[in-house]
Amino acid sequence: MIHVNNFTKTYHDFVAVRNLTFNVEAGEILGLVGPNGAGKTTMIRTLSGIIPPSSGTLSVAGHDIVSDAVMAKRALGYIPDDPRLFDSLTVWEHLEFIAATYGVDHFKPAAESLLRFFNLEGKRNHVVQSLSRGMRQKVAIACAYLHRPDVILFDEPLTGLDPAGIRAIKESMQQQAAQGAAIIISSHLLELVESLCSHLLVLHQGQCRYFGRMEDVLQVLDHANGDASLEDVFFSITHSDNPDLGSF
Ligand SMILES: Nc1ncnc2c1ncn2[C@@H]1O[C@H](COP(=O)(O)OP(=O)(O)OP(=O)(O)O)[C@@H](O)[C@H]1O
Repeated sequence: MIHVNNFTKTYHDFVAVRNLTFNVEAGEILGLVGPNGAGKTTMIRTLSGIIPPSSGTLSVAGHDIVSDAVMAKRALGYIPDDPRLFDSLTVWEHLEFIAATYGVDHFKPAAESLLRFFNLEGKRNHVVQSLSRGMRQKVAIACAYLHRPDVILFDEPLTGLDPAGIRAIKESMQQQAAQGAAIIISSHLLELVESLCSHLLVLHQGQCRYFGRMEDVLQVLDHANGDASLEDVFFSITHSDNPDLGSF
């Protein structure tokens, strides 16, 4: 569903991501982790078609994100770390706008159910400018789900959410994956990634240090430590001077 092959991104002469290759299939949730500046947002923004790759190929639901950009974007839901909404539109108008843009017929039942799920019914006629940070995040996620995308990209999805919001969004991600979406979650919250993701990609200084199944990476360290967590894995990969550690 998501295919990234030999992807490199440079900003002027700085290489932010180098030769990255990975796939995410339908129903899988990939956790994208790495220290500040590792290249996570660059990866997500390129896959969502916001910035162009310098080299390599990236495709979404069979559509190349450069040569078939419109179809790729139709198949995508993207939730940036700082949700960009239209301040003077209400919550409901956002859903209407997304339905019209993506040509979603009979969108009202799905929109109503998203409002209920994210506890936004009481805010449906409020302009989003008047909403809290967490509520805006939930509106952005509801909009991203409305057109039933095959691929969903989250950049730090839980910022500003209360415990009920966190639970709702985690549950919604699992539901989307169960319905066949391929999902990438970029986050510094390792517990979130460990509890939710089927696969893991660790980026460090723009390079892939591990890509594979979550249970496999935890098992490798488990043999050494007895009770490894993703946090142990993260530090052993990203704080190691050994360039081969990431290959496991
Ligand atoms: N527009 C830009 N121009 C120049 N350099 C950039 C630009 N955007 C990002 N970079 C650089 O590319 C590298 C990767 O940045 P990126 O934002 O992708 O990292 P990240 O893993 O998302 O970091 P964080 O966890 O802090 O959000 C950093 O060194 C950053 O300074």
